[in-house]
Amino acid sequence: MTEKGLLIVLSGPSGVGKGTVRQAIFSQGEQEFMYSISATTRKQREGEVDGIDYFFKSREEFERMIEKNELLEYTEYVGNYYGTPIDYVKKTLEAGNDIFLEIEVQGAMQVKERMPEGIFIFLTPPDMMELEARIINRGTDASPVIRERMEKAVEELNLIRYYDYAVENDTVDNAVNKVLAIIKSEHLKVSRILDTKLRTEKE
Ligand SMILES: Nc1ncnc2c1ncn2[C@@H]1O[C@H](COP(=O)(O)OP(=O)(O)OP(=O)(O)O)[C@@H](O)[C@H]1O
Ligand SMILES: Nc1nc2c(ncn2[C@@H]2O[C@H](COP(=O)(O)O)[C@@H](O)[C@H]2O)c(=O)[nH]1
Repeated sequence: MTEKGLLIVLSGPSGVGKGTVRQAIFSQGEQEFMYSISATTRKQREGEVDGIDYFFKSREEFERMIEKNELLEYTEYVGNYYGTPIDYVKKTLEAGNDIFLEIEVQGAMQVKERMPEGIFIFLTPPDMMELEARIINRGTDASPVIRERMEKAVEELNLIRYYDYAVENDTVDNAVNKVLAIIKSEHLKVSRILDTKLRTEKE
């Protein structure tokens, strides 16, 4: 029997650096985990590629995915839908590979309800001023959207207690190393449980 892969959920407020940390992890190329590409109704930003950064959908298409239960979780975030296609997650885990989700907090809480065996990591900013500075400096959002994202961030930080781990994104290197160390230690836990199970079955 193939050992199931790990479901890793990286979450946290907008602008904290989830995408940056995720890209740094994947660009190292050593990891064997897969990335779950989300569907969204948000407008494609310059440089974003359909099917790589997101599956860009119309509202009608997205609502059809909801009706057909094609999403593991979804949410409406600052006026747009975002959601995780369930099929790819299930198939990846069943094939014994790890899957990495980078999603906002409400969606992460839905995943926790459905798949509590996942590893839930909350990325925190050094402080709120730095969070705002990161969103502003990214240059992708107009002032009202930045305000909305900051208001949401305050609510989202209250949900940190539901996570298995909190990782501060002070520098990208530090955050990447901590996330990788968590994943490694979770793998060791699974191996230890399997070893014990095999030993008990033999006895
Ligand atoms: N450790 C860091 N130190 C300084 N700047 C950072 C750090 N991590 C990320 N940034 C910068 O902060 C901005 C926001 O990062 P990023 O887009 O990765 O955040 P995010 O959490 O994925 O945002 P969203 O949830 O809105 O997609 C980017 O300009 C990025 O370069
Ligand atoms: N609940 C979900 N949240 C998601 C998903 N994919 C991305 N996101 C999060 O949405 C916000 C905004 O993203 P942006 O690309 O417009 O900046 C951010 O926090 C993403 O992490 C998803 O499938 N489900």
